[in-house]
Amino acid sequence: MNILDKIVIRKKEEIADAKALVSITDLENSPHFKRKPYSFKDFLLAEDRTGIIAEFKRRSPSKGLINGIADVGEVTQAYNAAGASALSVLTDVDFFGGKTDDILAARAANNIPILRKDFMIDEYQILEAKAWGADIILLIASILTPQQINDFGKFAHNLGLNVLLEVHNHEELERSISPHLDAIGVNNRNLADFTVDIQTSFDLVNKIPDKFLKISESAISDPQTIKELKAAGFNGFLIGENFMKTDNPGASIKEFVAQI
Ligand SMILES: O=C(O)c1ccccc1NCC(=O)[C@H](O)[C@H](O)COP(=O)(O)O
Repeated sequence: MNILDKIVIRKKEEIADAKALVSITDLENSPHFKRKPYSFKDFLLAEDRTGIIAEFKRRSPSKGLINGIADVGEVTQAYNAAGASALSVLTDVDFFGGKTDDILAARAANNIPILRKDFMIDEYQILEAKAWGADIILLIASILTPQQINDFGKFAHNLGLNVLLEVHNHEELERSISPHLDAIGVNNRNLADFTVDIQTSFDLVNKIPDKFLKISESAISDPQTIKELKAAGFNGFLIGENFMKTDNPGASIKEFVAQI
């Protein structure tokens, strides 16, 4: 059993617990639920933004503890001020040390798109994302069927949310394309064995239909890599650990952005 299998098993338990505690009506009555989500595309392509989707990530299965002291409001505001096009906030508790309050705090402090970064396997989580103030949801091809990707994408679009599909290889890309997607992310990290290779992005970029925003995800630590990914056709760059592993993630992104 790999880490994704373990995460999905735990996620099913978490969702059952959440459903018992918070009804769909309660989620729909959240003040954030009425808000029109920000357009991922507008912020990703804006001239005064960098294309960086800056992630708040306390820990991960591959790296263990990354940052146990950072404040989510402070860090995400600094990411925003440095020109991030969007924020990614992990809400998985057991494997990434995230929590619902993190996304609520990021929403309260920022007026740019926020990705609810989690392992989405149930429509209920999409309703949670909207209720917590997210603008974008992530659908990971390796844990979903093509039918689920289409149905969850449609469900999210009907709520006005933006949809980011994550793939790691050509086979996942081919089987997962749906009209209910806005962006396709190539994860440079193999989530089954944690190996990372930026070449994965370069290999897949031209296979992604041009109507989708193209995002390169994970293991980006050098401003030069951003220049090369942009030249190859990517619009967005999801970066977590490179900023979060420092004492001051806000200063770290500022220094990084000055070099791209
Ligand atoms: O990061 C992990 O160890 C991980 C393990 C299992 C499933 C997902 C995982 N990460 C999620 C991500 O995709 C990254 O948090 C995101 O792309 C940022 O990556 P990085 O810049 O390398 O922190």
